[in-house]
Formats: sequence, structure tokens, C-alpha cells
Amino acid sequence: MKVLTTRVAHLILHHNISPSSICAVTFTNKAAKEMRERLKKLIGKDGVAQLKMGTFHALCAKFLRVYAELIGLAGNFTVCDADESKKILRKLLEPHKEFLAERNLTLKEATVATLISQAKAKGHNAADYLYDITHTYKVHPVAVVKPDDIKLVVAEIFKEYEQLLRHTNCLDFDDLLVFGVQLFREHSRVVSWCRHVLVDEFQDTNIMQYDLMKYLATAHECVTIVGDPDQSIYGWRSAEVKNLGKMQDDFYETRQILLEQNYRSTGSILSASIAIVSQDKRRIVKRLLSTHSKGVTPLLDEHSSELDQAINIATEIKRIVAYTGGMLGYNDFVILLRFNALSRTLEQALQKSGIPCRVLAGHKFFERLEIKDLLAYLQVVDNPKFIPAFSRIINVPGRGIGEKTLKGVLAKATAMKLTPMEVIEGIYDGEISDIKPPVKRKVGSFVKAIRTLRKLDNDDTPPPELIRRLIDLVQYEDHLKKTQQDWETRWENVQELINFASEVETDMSFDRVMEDLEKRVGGEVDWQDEGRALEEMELDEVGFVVDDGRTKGKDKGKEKAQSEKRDNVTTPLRAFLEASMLSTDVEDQNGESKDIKEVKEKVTIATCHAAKGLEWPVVFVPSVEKGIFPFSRSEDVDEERRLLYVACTRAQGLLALSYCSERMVAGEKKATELSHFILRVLKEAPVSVSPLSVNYTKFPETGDTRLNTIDRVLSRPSHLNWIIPRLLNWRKSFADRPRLKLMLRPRLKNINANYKLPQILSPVLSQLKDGNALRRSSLKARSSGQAICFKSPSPINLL
Ligand SMILES: Nc1ncnc2c1ncn2[C@@H]1O[C@H](COP(=O)(O)OP(=O)(O)OP(=O)(O)O)[C@@H](O)[C@H]1O
Repeated sequence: MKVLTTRVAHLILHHNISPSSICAVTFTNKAAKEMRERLKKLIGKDGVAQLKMGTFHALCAKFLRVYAELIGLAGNFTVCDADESKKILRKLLEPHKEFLAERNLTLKEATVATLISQAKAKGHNAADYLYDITHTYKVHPVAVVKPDDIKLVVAEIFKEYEQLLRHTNCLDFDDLLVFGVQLFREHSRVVSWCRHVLVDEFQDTNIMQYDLMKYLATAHECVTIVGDPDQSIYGWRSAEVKNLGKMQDDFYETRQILLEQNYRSTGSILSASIAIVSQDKRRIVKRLLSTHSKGVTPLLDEHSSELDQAINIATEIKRIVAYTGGMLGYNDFVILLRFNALSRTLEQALQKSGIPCRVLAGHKFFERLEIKDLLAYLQVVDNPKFIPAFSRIINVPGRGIGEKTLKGVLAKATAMKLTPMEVIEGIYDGEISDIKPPVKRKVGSFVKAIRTLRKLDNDDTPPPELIRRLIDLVQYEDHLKKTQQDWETRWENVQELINFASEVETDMSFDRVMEDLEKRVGGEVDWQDEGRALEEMELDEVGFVVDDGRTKGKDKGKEKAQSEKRDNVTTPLRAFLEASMLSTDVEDQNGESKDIKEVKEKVTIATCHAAKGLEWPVVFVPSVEKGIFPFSRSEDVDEERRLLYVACTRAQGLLALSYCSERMVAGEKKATELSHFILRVLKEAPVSVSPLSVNYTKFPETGDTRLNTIDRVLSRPSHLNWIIPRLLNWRKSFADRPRLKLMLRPRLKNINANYKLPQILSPVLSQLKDGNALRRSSLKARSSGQAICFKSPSPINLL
């Protein structure tokens, strides 16, 4: 980004090129915003306003709006987003259901959407797709083949989808590129203003985007692209890494400049990253030279379980914040994951350790739709009075119950002093009159599912099994497939919820693992006040509780008795729900945790994909295991390796990789192995020069000169620079007192008692004139969370 931004400024300031004749393309809207901000500082607000800047999609939309008629479209077209597209496809799929069912085939609209999108990314329309699936290119001349039935159905839907979009004057996201290319290709005057095209993250452009770039450059052929083939991580979204080679063919005067100087990371982070990515022998070989010194060798740590791993990361974050004397804060840390289901244990460990966190471009685990759905079902089973849970799931999966019907049920429940669940069951059993519009026929499967689950709960069925049964009963996987484009990711979260339930059940809870850890490190780890979190949850729920009225039916009487009997006991389900609720953050309206209001800084959790283009001083990459790196669902091992490389190269000063020897998979413990990407790094270098420091669980401590590299990489004053002037300032007021009290809050307030406070400050004090005397005088320190107190037997003269 720095290269493109600087070049845009250079063209304007030194070559007198008008900003309005420059087109700068970024990969995301976020990157466009960032580039705009950087350019404002270089060329001013007015210049930036004239630039044509944005993603390929945004640029196409802008030009199509003005020139749509040139290619037979109306200018007032609607852009239909991915959700809308899917709704249309669902309808178009309906008439084909019987044909598919007869052949025992299933086809979801999400699959149709992906196949159509992949075809459009290559510039293919429905007719091209049909040709593609009916011909094979493996023999010459091209031979005609009989395609499978699914592909034929997709081809048919593709055709109908195209017709429908045109008929309703709609363009989907892929159409923006398809019609953009057509416009720029057929009407070069539309792009005659363009003197320079600059494209960032070029390695992730697809064929249509490449063509757009080419046609935009028609008039002047001045193109600058920046890309890193080692960071091509969007093959699954039709990116074409081959575009880099194509560019050199199409623009034969292309000059290639290798950007081998790396200003971001320490030498040892680059060495470890290169050791990973260079295992791909087909990659374009390039060097990376760091402007910084070697710094701290990246760590590779093994843990016995995911919980152990998560707690170690949380503890290490606290320790680093403390040991760097406040030079690093929580904002400086990121935990990068291969997929988002892995965030659950980490979020919990951070929360339990009082470390605030945010999830980049996504939701926290217990806030994810699928987790909330399943928990809501179980809440209704456990506590039918809890209306928000009932309202959430009555139409999940879809049962044709809309807002109006729900309101009707809730109103009837209030009028009859019953829970809405009792109303629904009463209507289903014919004991309560139906409402309008009627629900009796729609709620059959729902009532049966809740009753089965209730029975299982009464029998104290373990929660992991309860969740499995729930998923089966409501066909939740199918529901996700039908409604969510990223259903696989969401399904992984569902499996992770089963893992969590198993942990609670087997008492492999955080508290337990934490106890073990404390025994091992011989110290204590502070906890958030769980009681307070619970109190807040209960307060939230109070508003939703309805009167405890019951119907008089025979079975209901029995159920009531059973339910009342269980009201005051801790059932396995209740223990699980409680553990889940305690795992959520209590956020106030501003999105800040109430417990840590004054702390604005947060540790970031992100997927490796979402971290593209970003950087952090400290990066943790947990779970570098077989099946995760490379991810078992991925077909492209090289791309998976590049993804790990992208993750590692986000680190500026410290990088820590870790893996578990055992992990839960769908509720069962499975042995795991280190990723072969890392195994190869270890095998290929002798231990003495290994780019990874194995099983060295901690980063260096204060006073270690390797830490000074981080000060320089980040251009931040070091902890020593920060503390010494303060000590000198304070010396006057405290010099004649036997007790020296250093108010180091808030920088050091996260220091824990077991971090041996004197150790932290002794290197600092030794730099002061009488530091040695001070150390000799059997220094003692304790942390009250407010301050650090040093006691010394005699008055201290610091200078
Ligand atoms: N010439 C330079 N002098 C000093 N710092 C620089 C220079 N060029 C880049 N940097 C710094 O290096 C870091 C990486 O720069 P930038 O984000 O532009 O790189 P990039 O090639 O887009 O990275 P990636 O593709 O890996 O995300 C930033 O912190 C940036 O400020």
C-alpha cells in the first residue's frame, strides 16, 4: 500500500498528472479508506476527491450508473447483494426439487450460487457454462460428454437466473464486473480519461478484474500493480495467481521491480516465514531483507489441549504487557486463526484473565447466529418462560411463522398467563383454540422436538448428546446449508459447541485447567468476578419472565411437577447453559465491557484471511496442526502454506506459533500432530540455527537486549526510557522515606503477583546511581493493583 500511495502522490506532485486521470484500485473498501487517509496527508483533500479510487466492484458500479445504456442496460439498475441472489436462486431451485429427489440428489442454493459466481468470474454466461459442462477439453478435438444431472440443473437455473435479473433490471456482484468489462471493452471513450491505473494486492485478482485493468489502461497503457505471489490466498474465490505472468505478456514493456526490503518485521520473523513459504518449490523465488536486526526468534510451543494453549496465550499476553513496562498494550496483540470456530477457547481464556478482546470482521463465538440458535432451543427446554429464546427459534428452521403470528402467540400467552411454549403445545394438542393466522399445522415438528429434548433433559442426558439430538431433530445442518452461504464455517462452530459441552461435562473447564496451570507455575492467576457477570445476566432476563401459570391437562400436570422438582437443582443442561452464558462478554451500549470500562485497548482475534494487509507488534498463531494447516476442507495445499506465511508476516516484533497434542473433535478427544509445514522447517535446519525456538514457552524478560529490537521496530520509547525519567522525578519526594511507592498505574497495573515484581524493575533501578545499593537492600515488592511498593530497610538515595 505504501508503494501505491507514494506513487500516486509522486505522479501528481512531480509529473503534474491530474488526480482525475488516475485510477487506484484496492482489494477491499477498508483498504480504499486507508489509502484515502494516507493520500490526504500527501496531496490534500481536494486532490483525493478527484481520484478515481475504490474496489473494482465500486468503480464498475460508478461507471455503469452513468453509461449503462451504451450496453443495453437501464441506468437505474438495482445492485442485488449475495443474500438477495440466494433468495432468487432458492425460488428457481424449487421446480427442480422433484427431478433431483427422484435421482436421490441434493442441491442447495448456496452451491448453485458458488458455481454461477465461479463461472461469471471467468466471464462465462449460462450458455458458456452449458458448453463447458457438456464438453471435455482433455482430448483434442474437444469431445462431447454427458454431464451429471446436478450440473445440468445448475445450467438451467443459471439461464433462468440471468433472465430474471435482466427482466427485473438487477445486477448481482459478479454482473458489475461482467458488464463493467463489456462497457470498457466496447466503448473505450468511457475510459479515455484514464492515464494511470494502479492496482494493489494484484495476486488476488480474478480474470474479470484483470480484464478491467487492461481495458481501463487502453488509452495510455500506464499500469502499476503491486502484488506478492506468496500472499495469494483467495484461490477459492476465483483469484488467478497466473495474472502476474499474463501481465508481462500483455504489456510487453513491463518493468518488474522486486521489493525485497521489508520494513515491517524483525530478521528472525522473516527467516521463519520464508522457511515456511519456500517449501513450495514452484514459487517465484525472492528474498526478503529486514531493515531491522534479528530480534527474538519466533517460538513454537506444544500444549496438552486447546484450553492449555489458550490459557498460556492469555498468560503470556499479560506477562509481555507487564515485562515491556507498558511499551506494548493489548491493542498490539493479535491471535490469528485458520478458521473462526477456533476462537472459542481463546475468547474464554482472555475473558477469564480479564483481557478485553475484539473479533475482527466477525462475531465472538457465543454471539454467532448458529450458537445463539442452538442455545435458544436448549434454553426453551430448560426454562420455557424465557421469551427471547422462544421468539428466536419458533421459526428456525423456517416453519412459515412470521412476526404477526409470533405476536399473536405472545399476546395469547400473556392473556392466558401461560408461557408461549404452553400456548403452542396447547394449540397443537387441541386444548387451546388456534390463533389467526393458524399455527397448529405449522408447529408439529417444533413441539415434537422440544418434547423429545425435554424428556432427554429429564433423564439427565449429557449436553453434548442433547445438542447432537437437537441438531438431528430440527435438521439444523440442512437449515444452515439452505440459508447460509458460509454454512461450512457455521457448521464448524456447531461442532465446537459440542466440544465446549463435553468440556463442561467432563469438568475440563477453564477453572480446572487453570488450577492445574497454577500448580505448575506455582502462582495465582486473577479472575474476573464471575458472580457479577451472572448477576448481570439475571438482571437482563428478569424483564422477559412471564407469570408462572400452567394449563390443567393431565400430562402437563405431570410435566409441571417434574419441572418444578428440577427447578432448584443443577441439571447437566443447566450447568452447560450457565457455563455458556458466563462465557459471553457483558457489553454495555458503547460496546465496552462493563468490567473494564476504563481499558480501551483490546487484543484482536482474527482469521488469517481477515488479517491480510494488516500488521501487529505481537502475533500468536495457535493450532498449527495437521488438518488445520493445511485445513482439511481445502484442496490447495500451496495456498494453505501461503496463508500461514501471510499470518506470520503480520508480526512486527514477536511471533509465537503453537499446537496441541490433543484436541476435541465433535465432542471427542483426538490425538493431533504438528502441521507438516512446521515439521519441515524443523527438519530442514539444525537446532542451533533453527528459525523456530522450540518449547521455549516464554519470550525474553525485561533487560534482555533482544527486546530492544522491538522498541526500534515499533519506533516506540522503550520501557526503560519510560520508567527512568519517572523514577528520577519521584526520587525527590521519596528519597528520605524508608518506603518507596511508585505509582505506575495504569501501565503496569496488569502485573500479577507471580511475575516477581522486583525482577521487572531491577534492571531499571540498576541504571540509577544507587540502584545497586537498592537491590542489595533485600528489595521486596507487592502489587495492590494500584501501585507497586518497594520496601527498603533504610532510606534510599536514588541519586
Ligand atoms: N520506505 C519505507 N520506510 C519505512 N517504513 C516503510 C517503508 N515502506 C513501508 N514501510 C512500513 O512497512 C510496513 C509495511 O508496509 P505496507 O503495508 O505498505 O507493505 P505491504 O507490502 O502492503 O505489506 P503486505 O502486503 O505484507 O501486507 C508498514 O508499517 C509501513 O509503514
